[in-house]
Amino acid sequence: MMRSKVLSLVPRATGVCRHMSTATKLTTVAVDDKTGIATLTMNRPPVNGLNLDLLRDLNQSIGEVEGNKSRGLILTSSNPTIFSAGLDILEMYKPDKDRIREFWTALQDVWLALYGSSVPTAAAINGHSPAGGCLLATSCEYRVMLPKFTIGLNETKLGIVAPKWFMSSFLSVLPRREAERALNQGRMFTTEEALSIGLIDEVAISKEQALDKCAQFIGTFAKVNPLARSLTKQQLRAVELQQLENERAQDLERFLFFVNQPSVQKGLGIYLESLKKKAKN
Ligand SMILES: CCCCC/C=C\C/C=C\CCC/C=C/C(=O)SCCNC(=O)CCNC(=O)[C@H](O)C(C)(C)COP(=O)(O)OP(=O)(O)OC[C@H]1O[C@@H](n2cnc3c(N)ncnc32)[C@H](O)[C@@H]1OP(=O)(O)O
Repeated sequence: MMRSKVLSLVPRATGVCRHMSTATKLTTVAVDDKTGIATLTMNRPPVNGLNLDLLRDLNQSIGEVEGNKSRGLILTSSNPTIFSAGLDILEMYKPDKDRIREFWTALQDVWLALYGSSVPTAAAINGHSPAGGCLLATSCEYRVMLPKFTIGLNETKLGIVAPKWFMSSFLSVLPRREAERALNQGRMFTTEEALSIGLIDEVAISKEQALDKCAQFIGTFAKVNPLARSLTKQQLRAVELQQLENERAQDLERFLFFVNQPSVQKGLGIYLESLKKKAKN
């Protein structure tokens, strides 16, 4: 039986809640009583764009899964065709100067929490997964994807640059040569291509099957000592995690400097327009 808990969206005490949307449930966590595995579902229509509110929610949900003794975490989406469209470009285009700082800080928090999670993690990628969506998926230890979707870090195509820690997640999955080429090209891979280079681990024919396969992966740790497993994972990921912890402030300033360049703003504006035009047609 599933014990489902919808998280309350109470602003964090330290956060500025000016832009918090509290009416919508942006993530849900459901723990399977039998397996003890938590499924964290993103639910921000229309495309699970990672804005400040969704990032804060994700961080809170990952924290909850860490705290509730779940045996593993599966990340997925309530949208039938989109896992996540990546960062919400509206947060970066003509940004509010205080909010954009909170936005990037929240993104750093989510990556540190997910990449550094002590429980086994898997992504059931039930839709397109560009850029920030790919970051979330590659921060997990295992990926199962549905056919006919795309995944990748397409930043260079948008005239922006994936930060070092985006690259770390990518490099933890792909051989360096593949990762370098894909990053430079801003390449999006189809499900089949992603499987063949190892960007994903398995293909499933339905979301249900993807969730099952993720649960099976997490089940492979059933007979492994949980503390030994978690300390091993954390040691393996420590260098990348520590690097961002040490450079958080510089990383934020680098992002702000870069994103506020007139040429970057112009490019983001054009890209947003093209997305809107495409949506209308
Ligand atoms: C030199 C040292 C530098 C150091 C580096 C420092 C800093 C680096 C600076 C910046 C780094 C930022 C890293 C960025 C990461 C990102 O994630 S950027 C986002 C990238 N995402 C995308 O490119 C995806 C764009 N979207 C799509 O391709 C498609 O929408 C889709 C996800 C495939 C879904 O397609 P479909 O189902 O057909 O839906 P529509 O295209 O019709 O979209 C529906 C509406 O949603 C809007 N939308 C889509 N994606 C986004 C988005 N990412 N942000 C905001 N809004 C989005 C779309 O405009 C539609 O809106 P309307 O209905 O028209 O209002």
